Amino acid sequence: PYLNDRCVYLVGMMGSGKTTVGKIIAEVLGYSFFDSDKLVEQSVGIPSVAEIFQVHSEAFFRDNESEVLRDLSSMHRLIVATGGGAVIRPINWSYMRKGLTIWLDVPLDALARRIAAVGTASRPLLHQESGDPYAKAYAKLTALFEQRMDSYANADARVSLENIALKQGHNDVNVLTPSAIAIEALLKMESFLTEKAMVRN
Ligand SMILES: Nc1ncnc2c1ncn2[C@@H]1O[C@H](COP(=O)(O)OP(=O)(O)O)[C@@H](O)[C@H]1O
Ligand SMILES: O=C(O)C1=C[C@@H](OP(=O)(O)O)[C@@H](O)[C@H](O)C1
Ligand SMILES: [Mg+2]
Repeated sequence: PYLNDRCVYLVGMMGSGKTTVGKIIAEVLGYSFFDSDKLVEQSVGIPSVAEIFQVHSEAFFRDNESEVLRDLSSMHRLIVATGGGAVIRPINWSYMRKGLTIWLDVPLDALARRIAAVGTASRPLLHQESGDPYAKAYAKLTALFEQRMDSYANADARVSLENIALKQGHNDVNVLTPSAIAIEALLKMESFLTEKAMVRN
């Protein structure tokens, strides 16, 4: 009830599970799910983010991403999976701050492993013509995370896969299912909202 129909924005690096985990959270809460990448594709009329980068530019994609987030911010009861780079523009925070922001914090080696498994074709910032996909993805993700980590830390709550694994007695984050991560995200949302309510009362 503390959520009070506000939107929830999932932020985090590429491959952190925003889209996968976001759909589960939406189902549990009875909220609608939107993926900002998909909405940008629809609004631009180009079927993939990779093609939008190619035909236009990253800046064009970012402008459209901001417009999508602005439009979503006037709505209610949505779970929004943002693109990994949405956090770098302060204007996007002014939209996302109308709701609750959750950072899915996943170790870089796990991200590189997931991305190497599905391929980099749909993620233009990681796409490489040659070389070992894991090593290339890991190097690029490390550089991007350096630039972005302070921005991710602006989120209201952080869901750390390392912490969930520790709590469950595992030493490998790769065993954590999207459902287990969604449950932890819901618990973190609840703690953030109830603590805020206690401060107010
Ligand atoms: N907990 C998980 N364990 C293993 N693979 C996962 C997990 N969560 C997501 N994935 C996989 O990782 C890839 C990236 O997930 P996705 O939800 O698209 O991330 P994002 O939207 O943050 O880029 C997908 O192939 C997805 O199936
Ligand atoms: O990190 C980024 O800058 C990006 C992440 C992608 O979304 P996912 O985080 O869903 O992969 C997509 O928005 C675009 O390729 C740029
Ligand atoms: Mg996604």
